[in-house]
Amino acid sequence: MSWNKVSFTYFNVKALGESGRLLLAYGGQEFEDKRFTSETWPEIKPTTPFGQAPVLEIDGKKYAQSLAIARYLGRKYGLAGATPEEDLEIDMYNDFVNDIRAKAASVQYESDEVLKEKKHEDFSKNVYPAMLSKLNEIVGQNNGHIAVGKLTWADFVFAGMYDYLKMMLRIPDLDTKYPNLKKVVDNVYSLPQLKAYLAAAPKCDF
Ligand SMILES: N[C@@H](CCC(=O)N[C@@H](CS)C(=O)NCC(=O)O)C(=O)O
Repeated sequence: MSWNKVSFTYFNVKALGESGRLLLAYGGQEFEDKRFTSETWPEIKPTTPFGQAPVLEIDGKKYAQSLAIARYLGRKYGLAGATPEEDLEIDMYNDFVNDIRAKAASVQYESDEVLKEKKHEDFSKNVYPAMLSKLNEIVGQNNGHIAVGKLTWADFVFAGMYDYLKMMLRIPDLDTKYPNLKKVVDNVYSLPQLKAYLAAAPKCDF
């Protein structure tokens, strides 16, 4: 099915939104890249399905949930599994990546500053190393990809949120400490299909 009008709405950061933008660019889909600020968000919030962003709008219909959007665009653009079992593996590893993100986010968005630092110290010692080593090992077994040994939509999710994750984990040498992770990012960001989008997109730290 071809679309007439597509837009993608998110804050002007990569975080949970960049995978959708990258996947649309990869698919050669023209889209309006709508980026809002914290000042304009309160106006937009009530117009979204769950009061959250990102939102993908296709011919007037709005879709939320970054991972559902990535999975859908992945299927559309040939970046899903070849069998139900491959899809299961992609989902499994993508969910694991999301578990890491959720752990780090539970620290990042902790409003009690003392608790936040305590949690960060605890996770840095007892949680992050095991999870990141495991992910590094998984990517090593998958030729520089998150799952099934080839490029899938899960690579776009991870690559899109890498800088965000790095900021929340507070591991400045993440690239060298777990070198396979950076390979996923490089494999996605060097895709020729993304060149024009990346040249035009605003530069964001995370
Ligand atoms: N599970 C959702 C989470 C979306 C989410 O937490 N979005 C945040 C930005 S990263 C948001 O909309 N925050 C503003 C708000 O909740 O008012 C997804 O993956 O899309």
